[in-house]
Amino acid sequence: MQQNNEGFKSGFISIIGRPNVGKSTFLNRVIGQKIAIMSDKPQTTRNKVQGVLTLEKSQMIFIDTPGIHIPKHKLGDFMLKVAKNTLREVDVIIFMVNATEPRGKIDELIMDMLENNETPVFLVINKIDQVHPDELINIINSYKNKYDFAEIIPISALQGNNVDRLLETIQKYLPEGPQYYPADQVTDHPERFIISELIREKVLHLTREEIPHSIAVIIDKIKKEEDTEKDMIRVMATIVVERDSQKGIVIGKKGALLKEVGIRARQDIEMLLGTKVFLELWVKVQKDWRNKSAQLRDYGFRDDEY
Ligand SMILES: Nc1nc2c(ncn2[C@@H]2O[C@H](COP(=O)(O)OP(=O)(O)OP(=O)(O)O)[C@@H](O)[C@H]2O)c(=O)[nH]1
Repeated sequence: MQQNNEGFKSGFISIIGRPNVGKSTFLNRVIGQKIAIMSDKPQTTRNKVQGVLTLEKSQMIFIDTPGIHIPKHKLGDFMLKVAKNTLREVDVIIFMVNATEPRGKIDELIMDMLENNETPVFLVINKIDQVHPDELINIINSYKNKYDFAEIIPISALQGNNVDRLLETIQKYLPEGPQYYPADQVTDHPERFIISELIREKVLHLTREEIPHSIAVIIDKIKKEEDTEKDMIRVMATIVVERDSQKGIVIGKKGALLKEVGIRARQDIEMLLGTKVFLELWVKVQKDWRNKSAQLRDYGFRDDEY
């Protein structure tokens, strides 16, 4: 850890934006490791994920807020609360929008939420690879009229255009401060959470539109196998769905889908842990779990931490 802070800058950056604008894609590009989960489906990011980028003269700690949306049930309220609380404790807020979609209700909600916030807010227009450059000025104006942004930066998180400029600009806004994390540490999230998200991602990808984002994955146990010759880690996890019919879909014909989830998740977990992994998956039906706060906590959604 760096002791002398002179000239070194560090701080926290929160990424906020409606579902699917590309927050996870951006984080993955910047941190260069699969820590936030990407999916074509909205709302795959539900917990606070930190990615740490250490450069020569700065350290940026990114906080990926859950997709903001108009609350329909308890999980929605929870996500909004997490997002709001996150915004209080950061040095820069990135408000990410999608260049291919017009300004919408949720964008209004976010900009209203940011009103009276002292933290500098950057408008980051993502997916510019999908629009003609001439359209950009109209997109910018449609947001600029509503909020006084500290910076406006168009990027393509997928292709990398202008991402360096965004990082340089963020660096300018950070206060002088210590290097909070060792340079090689990219996340302080427990491996459990990353593992559960890797499994969840595979279920969402393989079931396509049939399974809602409301599934949860609980890691029951992670233990080192002592009696095998090589290092091997046993991971036991339960996929929680809301209905019997969903259980059938997740398991698939003769267990084929669950088997494929297991194969793909195991490969990623082996990469993450750097050892052989034996993965056991179960599927459990827990009716209406989204509306039960106590159960939300059991599944790792904790609002008392923020
Ligand atoms: N063409 C293009 N597609 C992008 C870009 N950035 C992200 N995407 C795609 O947009 C989709 C959603 O990206 P994510 O990174 O999962 O979005 P997110 O904002 O993290 O979504 P939530 O987790 O739901 O909040 C994925 O299919 C990405 O590949 C971009 O710059 N250009």
